[in-house]
Formats: sequence, C-alpha cells, structure tokens
Amino acid sequence: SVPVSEVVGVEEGRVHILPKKSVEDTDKDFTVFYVKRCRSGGSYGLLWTLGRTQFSCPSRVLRDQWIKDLRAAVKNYGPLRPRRLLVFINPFGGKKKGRKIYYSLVAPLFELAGISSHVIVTERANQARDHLLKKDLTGFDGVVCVGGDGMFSEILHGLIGRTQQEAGICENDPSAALQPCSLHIGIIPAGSTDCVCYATVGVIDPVTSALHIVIGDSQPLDVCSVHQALTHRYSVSLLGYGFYGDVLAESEKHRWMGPLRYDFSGTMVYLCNRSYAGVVQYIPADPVLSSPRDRTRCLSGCSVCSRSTDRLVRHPSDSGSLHKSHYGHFNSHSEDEWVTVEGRFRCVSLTCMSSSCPRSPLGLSPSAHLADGTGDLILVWNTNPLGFLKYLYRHTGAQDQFDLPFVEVHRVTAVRFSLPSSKEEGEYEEIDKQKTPDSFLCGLCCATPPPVSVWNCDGEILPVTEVFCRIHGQLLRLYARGIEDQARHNCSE
Ligand SMILES: Nc1ncnc2c1ncn2[C@@H]1O[C@H](COP(=O)(O)OP(=O)(O)OP(=O)(O)O)[C@@H](O)[C@H]1O
Ligand SMILES: CCCCCCCCCCCCC/C=C/[C@@H](O)[C@H](CO)NC(=O)CCCCC
Ligand SMILES: [Ca+2]
Repeated sequence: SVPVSEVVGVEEGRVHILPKKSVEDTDKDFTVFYVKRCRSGGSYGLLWTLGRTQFSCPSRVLRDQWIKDLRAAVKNYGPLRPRRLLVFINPFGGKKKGRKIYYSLVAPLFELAGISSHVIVTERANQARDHLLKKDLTGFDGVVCVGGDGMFSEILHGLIGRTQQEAGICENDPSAALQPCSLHIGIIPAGSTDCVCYATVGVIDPVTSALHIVIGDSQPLDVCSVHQALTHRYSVSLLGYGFYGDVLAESEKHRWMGPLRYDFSGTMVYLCNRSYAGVVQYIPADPVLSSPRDRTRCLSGCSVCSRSTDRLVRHPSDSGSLHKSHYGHFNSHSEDEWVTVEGRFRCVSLTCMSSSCPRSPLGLSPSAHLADGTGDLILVWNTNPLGFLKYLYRHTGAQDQFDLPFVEVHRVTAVRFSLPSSKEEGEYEEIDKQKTPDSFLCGLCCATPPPVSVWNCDGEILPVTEVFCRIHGQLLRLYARGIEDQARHNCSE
C-alpha cells in the first residue's frame, strides 16, 4: 500500500516521467506515481525515487472514475502541498549544474504534481535575496533554492527580512522576538557542501528533495541571529571563529577550485596551526530537556523538537527564552545568567543543527536538534597539532569528537564573543608570539599569524570579531521532514 500523502500524481494511460517523459495513451489504463524509498550508500537518510504502478480497468468509464477520485483524495489530503512556487537557480553553484538539475530532474516532478513555478536563473549574487525583500510575493506558497548553502543563505536572509519588514520588527534589535516566516523553503542541492540539505533530509539528491517539496513536507528550523553594532546576519549551520573562519577566508581565494577549495584551504589553515584569544559567554539551555552528549539523534518526528513546538506555540516570545534585559548594553541585571570562559581557542563554533554533510556524516554536533530552540556551542581550546587533527578527524566517523580533554560542548540559547578587555590591541601579537606553538608552515598563506580571526557565518565571511548571537526557535519551515530512520522503513537497496 501507499499512503495518499505520498502519492505524487495520477496520469491517464501508461506513462513514464523520469528519466524522460513518455505517454502511451490507452483507454483503460492509468498510472499512479508515488514516493518509493531506497537505502543510500554511505548516507544516513533514505533516498526517495519516483515509484510508478500501472492499473488496467475493465472500462474507460471506470478508469476515469478512479482517476477523478484518486486526484481528489490527493488534493484534499495535504493542505501544505504547494501549488505555486518561486524558484531561484544559481547557475554557478557547486559544479555549475544547477540549471540542468532543475530542468531534467525537478521540473518534470513539479509538472506531474500540478505545481506551477516561476523560475529565475540568477545573474548576480544577492539577486534572490533582493527579490524576496522587495518584489510582490502574493500567490506563492514557497520558495525553492537550487544551489548550495550560500544560495540558501540568500533565501534565508530575504525571507526573514521580508517577514520582519511586514511585521514592523527591527531585525537589528537583538531583543526583538522575530516573526516566523509563512512561506516554506525547498532546497534542491546543487552546491559544494549542501550542509542544510544533508542535515534536514539525510541525503544529497535532487529527486529526493523535489519529492519532499511536492508532497508538502514541513520541517521547522531554528535560526541564529548574529549581531554586531547595528548590523545583523543569520546562521543555521555554522557560525565559526578561528579554524572555520580561517578556512573560509582562505578558500575564497581559491573559488576556481570548486568544491575542492575547502580541502585545500583546510589543509593550509591546519598547517598554519593558529589559535586565538577570546572571551566566550553563553546562556545554557534547560539541561532537563536534552544534552549535546546524550548520544541521541534528531530524526524525523523527533520528540524533543515536538515538545519544543508546544512550548514555542504556548509562549511565542519565549523563543530563546531570554529577557530583554539580557541584551541591554551588555551590563544588564541578568548578567549572572551568563557563563563566562576566557582563553585561547583553536575554534569556537555555534550550530543550530547537527550540520552533517558528506564530509562529516554525523556533523559538527551529532545530537543537536533541528527545531528545539537551542544551539550547540563547541569550544576547542588551544592544543597541540596532533590533538587538533584528532578532533577534526573524528568528524569523519562515528568516534565522539567531544570526548577529548581540550573540547567542550554546551547547549545554549545565546552567545557573546569578545576580546579579553585587559589586553590592548598591541599585546595580542606579543601573546601570539609567546603562546602559539611554532606553526609548521605559517608563511605559506600569511607572513605572521594575525591576532584575530573572522567569523564563518554559513559560508559567508563576517569580518568582525565581537558578536552577540541568539537562537530563534523554529523561525523557518523547510519542505523536508528530518532524517528518516532507516530501521523504520521497508525499502529496496
Ligand atoms: N548568478 C550568480 N553569479 C554569481 N554569484 C552568484 C549568482 N547567484 C548566486 N550567487 C552567489 O554564489 C554563492 C555561492 O553559491 P552556492 O551556495 O549556490 O554554491 P557553492 O558556494 O558552490 O556551495 P556551498 O555554499 O554549498 O559551499 C552564493 O553566496 C550566492 O550569493
Ligand atoms: C583529517 C580530516 C579532516 C576532516 C575535517 C572535517 C571537518 C568537517 C566539518 C564540516 C562542518 C561543516 C559545517 C557547515 C558549514 C557550511 O555552513 C559552510 C557553507 O557551505 N561550509 C563551510 O564553511 C566549509 C567548511 C569546510 C571545513 C573543512
Ligand atoms: Ca536547534
């Protein structure tokens, strides 16, 4: 049997859609298309393909009745099934195959499901963001992004910005309770890392993602707002200072290498062996609800996230469970709720989700939740090069990367990062010279190690040091359902 919720479309005759459409228009036959699951080699989620079954009826009248009733059942079933979508394609993302992926694999499925789409192939960076901020979006149920994490970030900024504009909310105010976005976002992976897709679907596969869009799946997602002076940015997968900031800054110089630029830059930055001084402050999340070391995984239908939905629906302003006084001028009366640590770090990372990706199948924080209103703060203290390599290497397998003496992880609702106030600018270079272990190869990419790093905000460089971050629970909704547990589904190999 196939649940009605997973029927994609019903067509007259004997029909094939993928890889190429073909129709044999017979009187008594009809074809039902539905979601079919299969295991994916190497990935944790399930691959979805387009299943098809042909039916033959004794008469044309009976066949037409079946088609009519099945289509009505499908139509009535899912209120979240999109009817009209706005699609942005980045023709230059990843291996530059965005256009081909959309027209050969995705558009035929949208057509089969009766979805009409308005397609914009971007001609410049930030075109999608600006469109969402300024143009008329009436009639659209969702926005589809064909590209990588950078393209998703554009859509994220455009949609959140538009929603706050319309609600009259000031995004630069870190204490503002942001309005959740009403339009859903669908991601068709066509980038270099595709971390948001991997962490919310479990595989990087355009057909799987298109099918999640077609059947109107809905996955809420936490978003971190990052504030500095009067500017703001949003992050869902990685807000990282130190190693990940340096890797990104280095990789931007080698964009021409395509997806390989991260491997090259990662190696270069590792060899530079840098660490940075900083003060990290955070507000711990309620430890009764969950822990980043509880070895659970946020899977489709996750109970921790469902309970958070109830909490956030009952107290919408509770998103992040902070008081306005937390933000004040950084000296409010709730200062005692902040935990403060100071020292030298290899990297400081904050993620709202596991951030699993093909490079790291369990992710930066394997037990993080997609929609629990919290983020995981990972502090990697300065250590010797071999220790740091061990930490990085553990991301590639199942060994616990937090089980190392120089690594800490905390579930949090807000984070502040600043430079130690007692040290004057000039003193940093002195400290760096004294405390940084000799780098093997520093000089390849920099003459002397810089005193500060930059932030990597979902793959975009933030050239600032001191930031204030807050997690907004379930601010967005994706056309996805989280990673499906392979053990709970019958599927073909
Ligand atoms: N037409 C365009 N020309 C140049 N840049 C574009 C265009 N459209 C989008 N962009 C920008 O390209 C950047 C990278 O795109 P995208 O995320 O799709 O691919 P990627 O960098 O290969 O993948 P990933 O972000 O997963 O590493 C985005 O930040 C986006 O703003
Ligand atoms: C010895 C083996 C070492 C292996 C190291 C593996 C470490 C992998 C951790 C990967 C975490 C990715 C988090 C996601 C970040 C994305 O928002 C961002 C945009 O796509 N990607 C990067 O910044 C790209 C960052 C790339 C870092 C290497
Ligand atoms: Ca979360």
